[in-house]
Amino acid sequence: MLAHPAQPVDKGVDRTTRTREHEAHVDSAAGTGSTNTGGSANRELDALWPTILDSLAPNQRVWLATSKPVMLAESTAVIAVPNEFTRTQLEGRLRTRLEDALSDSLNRPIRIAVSVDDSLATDETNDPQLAITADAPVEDVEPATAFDQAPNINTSFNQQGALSTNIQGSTSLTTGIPDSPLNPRYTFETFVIGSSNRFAHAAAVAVAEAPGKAYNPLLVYGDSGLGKTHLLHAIGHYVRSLYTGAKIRYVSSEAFTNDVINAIKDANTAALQRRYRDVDVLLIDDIQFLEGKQQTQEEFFHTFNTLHNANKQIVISSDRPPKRLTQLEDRLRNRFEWGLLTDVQPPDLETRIAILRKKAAADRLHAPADVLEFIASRIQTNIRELEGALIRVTAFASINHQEVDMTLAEIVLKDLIPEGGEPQVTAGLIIAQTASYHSFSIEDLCGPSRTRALVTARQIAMYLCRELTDLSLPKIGQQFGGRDHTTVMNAERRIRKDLAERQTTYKTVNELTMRIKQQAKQP
Ligand SMILES: Nc1ncnc2c1ncn2[C@@H]1O[C@H](COP(=O)(O)OP(=O)(O)OP(=O)(O)O)[C@@H](O)[C@H]1O
Repeated sequence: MLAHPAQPVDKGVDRTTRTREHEAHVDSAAGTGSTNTGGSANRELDALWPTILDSLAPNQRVWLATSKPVMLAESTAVIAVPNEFTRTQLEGRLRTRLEDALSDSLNRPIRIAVSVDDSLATDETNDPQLAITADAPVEDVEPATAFDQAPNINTSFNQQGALSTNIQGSTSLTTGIPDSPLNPRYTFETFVIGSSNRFAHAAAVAVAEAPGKAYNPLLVYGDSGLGKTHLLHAIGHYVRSLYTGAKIRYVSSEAFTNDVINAIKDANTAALQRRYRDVDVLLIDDIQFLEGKQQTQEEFFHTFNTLHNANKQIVISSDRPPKRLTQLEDRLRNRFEWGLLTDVQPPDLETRIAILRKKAAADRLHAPADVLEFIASRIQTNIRELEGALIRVTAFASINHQEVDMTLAEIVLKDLIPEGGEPQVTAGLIIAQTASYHSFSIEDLCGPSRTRALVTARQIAMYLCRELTDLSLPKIGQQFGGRDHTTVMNAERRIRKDLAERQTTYKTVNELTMRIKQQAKQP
């Protein structure tokens, strides 16, 4: 059983203590960022930096002319820039480009955190707008999103849960806690609103605009692939853009469980508690995974109470409403109902078409309207599958050097959606079929070897698990010898890219999909 401090009677005393802890944490994070440039990871980032700059368009590069890579901490690259204005550009317009370039070079998902370092300023950097107009055409810069344009209010949360002017100084990290990455694709901008999710979306926006005040907790529930994770990340991004310095932690319930187990193993519950209780917004995904896990529930109960008492925002997602989380303690289920419950439903046809349109535009996938409508009419319940079908259709056209048209779409979808409905596909089946297709053993496929052929086969199996099952990233990682969820994310990204570029990858993925679905239909 974990030891927990008694809930404070005098909240004022507790808040004072927490404020000091909070400041110490911020100081040490900033200190590390500005002084620790040693270590192999940091040297790797230094060495990589010129190549990253080269991969950008000239008028994007200009924003980074006086920037400096500071450190690489796990999946976060910290970049120092000379002024607030440049920081806004990096965190808005350039973020995706930069993160993609870093992720590609390091072969794992990387996000950036931007700090301001006055000592980097030169006369020119005082007016970066001049620099940008003097260079390549502005179209090369990604269009600004609404969030790029959101006012940088330059406020942060104090420990009383109220907003206050940010007094952390110009060298503090401003994008939250480094090891809590948010998917840059999951923003409110990219979220399509329809009758199936309108209320959930509105509640999410309200919570992000007034964290800890509007609804606390906010609980979003609904079936797999309907946008719950997307909404949680979007809240995180939006809070981050509105409140500089806000500490946002996104965690899947599985990762939270693992952290609790490790804290018990290492007898280090203080670090665990700091990690989850010293935040302004906690976004916890797929809470149903806490069912039946007593110690994790106990820890979460206290985390919840601490955050709620301090007016910190809690956002929860679940595949069911709390009443149906029967293996969860009553006291937790009750608390989940304190705030606002909202569901997401399968999208109607119009929304599905709009999602495909947006996806096609974002990923520059060319598909005519009738094809988008056809895909949307065939895949009705899971948005992840809907996106997967669009990727398959456009990838098939790309590797065969064909235009995307109805004939082509029909062929691809016929393979993807077998007659007689969707069979139930398991990770075990995918792993077995992928291993046998490549003449590997299951042990090899899930084992530690990193030979090129094995890595590719493993990544394909992970991609198929993502596409054909409802398993979350950490769950998929577990199926492959306990690998981290970021490895699965990386595999998904890599195969998705290869599908459109490599004929062999497309053929393998297609052939395996058919075999797996056929096998799944066997009685
Ligand atoms: N309304 C929407 N607009 C645009 N994209 C959406 C929308 N809803 C879902 N998506 C996309 O569908 C995919 C699946 O969504 P997401 O992972 O958020 O689902 P989920 O409900 O969390 O699923 P699970 O319970 O399996 O974790 C993501 O790529 C997401 O961006």
